[in-house]
Amino acid sequence: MPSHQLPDLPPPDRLAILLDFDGTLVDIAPAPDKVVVPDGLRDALSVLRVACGDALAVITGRPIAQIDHFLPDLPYAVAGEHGSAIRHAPGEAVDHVVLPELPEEWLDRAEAMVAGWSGAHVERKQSGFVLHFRAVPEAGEPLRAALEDMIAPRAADFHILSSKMAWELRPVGSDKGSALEAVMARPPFAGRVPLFIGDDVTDRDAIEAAERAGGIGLMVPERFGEPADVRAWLGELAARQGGAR
Ligand SMILES: O=P(O)(O)OC[C@H]1O[C@H](O[C@H]2O[C@H](CO)[C@@H](O)[C@H](O)[C@H]2O)[C@H](O)[C@@H](O)[C@@H]1O
Repeated sequence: MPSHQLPDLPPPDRLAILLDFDGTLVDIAPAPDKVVVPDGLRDALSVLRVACGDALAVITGRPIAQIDHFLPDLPYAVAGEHGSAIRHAPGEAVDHVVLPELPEEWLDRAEAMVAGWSGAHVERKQSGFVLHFRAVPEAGEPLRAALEDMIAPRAADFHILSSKMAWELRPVGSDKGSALEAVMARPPFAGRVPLFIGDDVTDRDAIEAAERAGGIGLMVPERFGEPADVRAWLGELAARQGGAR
C-alpha cells in the first residue's frame, strides 16, 4: 500500500515507534535463524531512533537475545517472549513477569511430538516453547491436537498461540499488549503517541493497546502488504528526518 494511504503521524518529538519483528520488519524465512536483515532497515531504524529521541522498541515473540543478534544496538527497548521479558533500556537488566512455570516434562513430550514428523522442530524459550511445522505442513493439526491434550489439565495456566506455521505454548499472564503498556510507561516512551506495526494474531493485543493509549496500530497485511512495504515506508520516514546516529 502506498504511504499516502497510511495515517498521518505526530511529529517525531511526540512519537514512539514500536515494531514487531518476524513478518513485519523481516520476511518470513524457512527457519527462525534464517531471516535476513537488510542493511537499509538497520539504517532506517537508526535514523528513526534518533529522530524519536530514542523512543524506538521491538515487541516480539522471540527471546530478547535473538533481537540483539539480528538488530544489535538498534531498538532502545526490547520486549521479548510476548512481553514476559522486557529490557527497558540498553544495558539494563531484563524485567521478567512472574508466570506459571513450564513443567519440565512438557519439553520432553514436545520433542517426542515432533520426532514423528521429519522437518518439524521445537524452539525452546525461557517460559514456553514453539512447535514449528513450516517444513511439514501436514503435521500442523496433529501437533496442535497433541499440545491441547497435554495442556488440558493446566488450561487455566497455559494456552496455545497460533503463529505462522507454528504453535506456541505460553503461560498465561503476558502478551504484546501488556508489553506495549509497560514499555510506554517509562522514559523516553512515556508521554509520546505510540505507533505499533505487527502482522500476526498475537500483534492484535499490541494494536489494541496502542489505540487505547491514543496511538496508532497497523496490521501489515491490511495496511502495507508485505514486510518489504513496511521497510520501504520506514525508509521514507527516515529519509524525511535527515541525519543518522
Ligand atoms: O513476534 P514476532 O517477532 O513476529 O515473532 C513471532 C515468531 O517468529 C518466529 O517464527 C516465525 O518466523 C520464522 C522466521 O521467518 C518462521 O520460520 C516460522 O515459521 C514463523 O513461525 C520465531 O521463531 C518465534 O519464536 C516467534 O514467536
